[in-house]
Amino acid sequence: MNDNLTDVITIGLDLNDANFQYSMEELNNLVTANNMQSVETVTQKLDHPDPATYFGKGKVEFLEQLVKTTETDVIVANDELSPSQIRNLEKLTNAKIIDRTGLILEIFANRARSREAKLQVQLAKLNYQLPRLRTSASQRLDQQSAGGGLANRGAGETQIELNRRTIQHQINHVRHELKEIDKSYDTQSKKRKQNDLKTIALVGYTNAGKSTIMNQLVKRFGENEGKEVTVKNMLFATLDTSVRKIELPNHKRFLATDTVGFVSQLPHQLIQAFKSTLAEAANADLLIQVVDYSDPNQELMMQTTEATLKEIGVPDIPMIKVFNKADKSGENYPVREGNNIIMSALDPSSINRLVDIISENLFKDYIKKTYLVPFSNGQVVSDLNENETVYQTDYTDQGTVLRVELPETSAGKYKKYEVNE
Ligand SMILES: Nc1nc2c(ncn2[C@@H]2O[C@H](COP(=O)(O)OP(=O)(O)OP(=O)(O)O)[C@@H](O)[C@H]2O)c(=O)[nH]1
Ligand SMILES: [Mg+2]
Repeated sequence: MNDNLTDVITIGLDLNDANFQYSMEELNNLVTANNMQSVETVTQKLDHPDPATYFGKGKVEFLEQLVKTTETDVIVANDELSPSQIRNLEKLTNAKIIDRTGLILEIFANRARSREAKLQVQLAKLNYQLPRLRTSASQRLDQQSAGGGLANRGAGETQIELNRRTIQHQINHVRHELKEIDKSYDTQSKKRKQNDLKTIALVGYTNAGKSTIMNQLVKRFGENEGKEVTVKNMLFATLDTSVRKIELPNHKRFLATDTVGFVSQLPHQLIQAFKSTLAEAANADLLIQVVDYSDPNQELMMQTTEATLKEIGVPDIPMIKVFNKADKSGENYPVREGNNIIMSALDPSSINRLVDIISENLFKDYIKKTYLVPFSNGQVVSDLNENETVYQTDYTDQGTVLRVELPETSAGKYKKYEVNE
């Protein structure tokens, strides 16, 4: 066992859910992602969680013994527990209890790098703490009364209210800061819209390969080198949305957005806090759902992804499904099935096929036009070059002739330069 990792006991309730085994496996992965290792796993079959202690009485006693014999002082539960369940379990087992929500919040907090991601995680944590305040406050109360008897109780209660007010104040403060960041985000988004550039968003389960695909696109077709995003074999490698400009060999351009990965039971506090980051996906013209095709639980991962997209409020946007990591699953690749593809992000021909599918779907409404722009209107030529797909430019006595492909909606802007061929 690795000495740098904190030993924990993982526990879970099997409420007759077909996906129980998988969710326990995933809990172990989350534990590893948080620099901990599970030394024992304890599960129990029940119809519903015990409202006071989550597990039944006998199992709690067993846990207490296990904590002693394994000398482990942290227990990680597979569900979100109520504040009193946490308090009772802590008392009965003498171990610190972390529930699934708390665990995911910790991972996010450790991973957050940008100011925005940090604030978003902070907001989620504060919202998680607010209803749980009584736990820590009552602990303090216990300590106080141990020394001072009942005399301090009144002061203790005021303390809880003070804590609550402080947290509420912090929440407002963080919200305000996020709003400021959001404003500049909004302007960026609007600017992009004005440019008529189409946008794709890579979405899907954590560790599916979204950032890897993004990097392949950037490496081969990106406008700026060295703008690669982080790729790591760990859960939640990406916590910030990054947008990159892609130009295909046929001169068509679009923006690609890499987003935060999902996981089952993603805490709603996090979804709320990350809404604006994830909103980039909501503005996309095309979603690319990346699925780990080598994972036996891919169906469940797709369901979770689609449910989470709904929760964020992403409307019904056309979607391409990328069944990635086919190299690991021993399938043939690349194989196109309608608008979906079985492929490997590590394989250049797969990326080419993917780009074909993206291109076909993204530029459906494009039309071809020829414009003659007098030399005195240099700005129009730069606008066209900047924002549209110019595939041929000729210089004549009358001015610059540009053969352009562009969406019908933007063709109106250039109508007066249009010439028939
Ligand atoms: N064998 C194989 N590995 C892949 C493929 N695509 C990605 N990977 C690996 O899978 C791991 C996760 O890849 P990422 O691109 O970081 O995954 P992600 O979807 O961005 O994950 P999050 O940012 O956590 O949501 C990395 O170790 C990649 O090298 C693939 O097609 N085949
Ligand atoms: Mg990523």
